[in-house]
Amino acid sequence: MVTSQALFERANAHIPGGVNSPVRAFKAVGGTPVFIDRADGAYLFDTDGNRYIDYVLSWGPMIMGHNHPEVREAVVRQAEKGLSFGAPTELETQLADRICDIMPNMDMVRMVNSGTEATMSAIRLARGYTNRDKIVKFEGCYHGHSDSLLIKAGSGALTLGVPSSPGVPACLAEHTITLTYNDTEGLRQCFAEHGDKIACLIVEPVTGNMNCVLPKPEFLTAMREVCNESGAVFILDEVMTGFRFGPHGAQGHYGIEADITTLGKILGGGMPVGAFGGKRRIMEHIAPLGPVYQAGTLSGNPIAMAAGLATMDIITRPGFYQPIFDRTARLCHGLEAAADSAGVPFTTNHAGTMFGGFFTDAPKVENYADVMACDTKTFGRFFHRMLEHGVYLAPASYEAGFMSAAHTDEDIDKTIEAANIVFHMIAAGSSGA
Ligand SMILES: Cc1ncc(COP(=O)(O)O)c(C=O)c1O
Ligand SMILES: NCC(=O)CCC(=O)O
Repeated sequence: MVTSQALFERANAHIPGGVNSPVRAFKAVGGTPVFIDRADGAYLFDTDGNRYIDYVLSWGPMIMGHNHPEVREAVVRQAEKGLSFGAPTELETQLADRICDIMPNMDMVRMVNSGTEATMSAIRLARGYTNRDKIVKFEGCYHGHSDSLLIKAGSGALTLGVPSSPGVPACLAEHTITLTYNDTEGLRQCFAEHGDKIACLIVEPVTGNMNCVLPKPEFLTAMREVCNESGAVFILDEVMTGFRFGPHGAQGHYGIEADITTLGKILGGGMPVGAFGGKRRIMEHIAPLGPVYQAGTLSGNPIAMAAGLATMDIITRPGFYQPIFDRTARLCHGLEAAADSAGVPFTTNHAGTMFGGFFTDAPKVENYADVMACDTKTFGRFFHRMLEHGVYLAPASYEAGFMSAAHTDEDIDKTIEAANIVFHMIAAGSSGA
C-alpha cells in the first residue's frame, strides 16, 4: 500500500479526486485506493506486488478472467493493422451479426464506446420513435451518467450522496419519473396516469448498482405489459447483466422481451465498448437510416471489435457458464455460513454470475430502501480487513460482486476462510476503524 499512497497523492494534483471514475476513490469505505500494476486470471497485482482475488473484474467486463490469452492475442494482431480508421470494417459486421445471433430481441445493433452512450442513445431513440418526452426508471438503478438518467441513480451517485447531480437541468429532470424497484402496483399506477406521455421504461433486469437485487417475476411481466398497453419502448439495460447470465443475457434467462437492449462491459472484453440494439422497426429510426441522430469518432473501433469477438468466442463455448454459476452460489453460501457462525447479521443475493452481501438482519433485500437500511459502516470494516487478506471487493456496499471463469474452488475457499476470520473480528468488535 506504500506505493499506492504515494501514487494517489500524486494523482490528486492533476486528476479530480485522483481518479477517472468516482467509484474508484474508496470514498464509501475510506482509505487510499489500491493502484494496480497488472492483472491475470482471477487476480489483481498492486504496485507493491500484493496479489488480490478480484471480485470487481473491472466493474464487470472480465468474465473470462483478466489478460485472457485469446483476447490479448486478438488485440495485438489487430493493433498491428492500425488503431482506428473512422471507416467501416468487416469486424463491426462480424460482431453485430454475433450479437444479433446470440441475444434475443435484437434485429439490429449500433456500437458505441461505453454503457453511458448506449443508454443515452437508446433513450433518444425511444423519444424520437414515440414522439414523447417522459422516461421511467427505478430508484437505485444506474444507467450511466447522461443527464436524463442521473436522477435517483445508483452506484457512485449513491456513494457520494448525490443521486441527483448538480448540473442536470431541472427542465430535463422533470421528464424522468422514478419508481420503486419491484413495486408492481406503483408501476401500474404510474402508467395508468402518464402512460400516453411515456417514451420508455428503462430497467436493470437484475440490479448491480444498489448492490445485487433480484427482480420478482411479476415485476418483470408487468413491465412488459405496461409498455405494450401504453406504446412505451421497453429498454432493458443489460450493460452489466449482458453475457453474465449465459450468452443470452438476463432476458434469455428470465424469458423477457425487450424492445431495445443496451450492452457494454463484457461485450468489449475489457476494451471501451457499448452497444444498443433491438427491434428493426425501432432501430430503423437511427441515422443515417432515420432521423434520430447518433454518432461517434471511435465507435466500432477495430481493436475493441477484435476484443469483443474473441470474448464472444470464449463465452459461447459449451459449458462456459455452469462452473461460474456454481462458484457464485458456493461463495454466497459460504459467506452466509461464516457470518452465521460469528453471529453477524448478514445475507446475500445472487443470480447468474453476480452477487451481493448485505449487513442486515432483514430476511430479504428487494429494493433501494432495503439496501439503504443495511449497515454500511460494518461493510467498510469488512472491506478493509478482506483487502488485507488479499480479497478485492467493490469499495462500496452499493455495488454487486462478479465471478469469472478464472476463479477456482481454491480461490472461493480462501475467500470464505478470510471472511470467516473477519466476521469473527467484527463480532468481537476488534475489526479496527
Ligand atoms: C446497468 C448499467 N448501465 C450503464 C452503465 C454505464 O456504463 P459505462 O460505465 O460503461 O458508461 C453501467 C455501469 O457503469 C451499468 O452498470
Ligand atoms: N457499478 C458501478 C459501475 O458499473 C460503474 C463503474 C464506474 O462508474 O466506474
